[in-house]
Amino acid sequence: MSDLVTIRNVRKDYRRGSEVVEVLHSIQLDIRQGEFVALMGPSGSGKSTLLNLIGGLDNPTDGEIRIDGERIDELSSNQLAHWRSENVGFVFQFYNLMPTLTAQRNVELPLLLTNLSAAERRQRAAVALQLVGLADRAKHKPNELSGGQQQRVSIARAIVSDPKLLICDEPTGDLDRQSAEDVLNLLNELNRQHGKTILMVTHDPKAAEHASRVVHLDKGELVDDGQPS
Ligand SMILES: Nc1ncnc2c1ncn2[C@@H]1O[C@H](COP(=O)(O)OP(=O)(O)OP(=O)(O)O)[C@@H](O)[C@H]1O
Repeated sequence: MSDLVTIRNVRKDYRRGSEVVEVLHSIQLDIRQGEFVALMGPSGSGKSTLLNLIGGLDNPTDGEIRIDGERIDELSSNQLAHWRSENVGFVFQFYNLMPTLTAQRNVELPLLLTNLSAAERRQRAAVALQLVGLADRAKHKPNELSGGQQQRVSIARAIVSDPKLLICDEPTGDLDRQSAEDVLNLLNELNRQHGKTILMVTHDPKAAEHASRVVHLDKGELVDDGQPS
């Protein structure tokens, strides 16, 4: 399998007032198509910062980020927004669903940026909800769903555009053990049966066991890279 993500000499600085803080130092990382990578490390080590760079939510201060051959660090913020909508699905710890919309409408949201007709949008969202096992909850609003179900809706929303890369920031951080296992098994299924490449930040060693590879960050540097223990 070929590399989907190639990161070379990536540095990220943040500015706090007059102070510049270097949060990521010369990161080198390759992720192959079809991998499920867990990114671990202490609080403040730079995990979310790295995830946001790979997902095109932010630009590095220096270095190269290539996704499927495309240099995303060279894109403007408008180009990056367009690139994200076609290439990356995001799953966050607190689901980020629109509270006034049904599960079905939440899943359709990313498709509003495409040229698909309303009927096609409905159809694709229905397929995505089916895939996460929530076809029977399509008309429910987020507050009528459990945390685990809300996270599965957010996963359906993340995959509805058929992105190459799924980026998950602590996807089980707000869930009980059983709901977390359900969500992780779903991610495994998307990885193994639907070929999605997954990058997941987690603090939970049990969650990391579901990945095929675990990468550790410490103080802005990659310190370990291997199989889950
Ligand atoms: N927008 C920002 N402006 C300034 N500093 C920031 C910004 N975002 C993050 N930082 C700093 O960068 C460092 C790394 O933050 P980051 O959120 O990437 O860490 P993390 O490993 O994901 O932590 P956690 O596990 O607690 O979520 C921290 O010291 C944080 O305070």
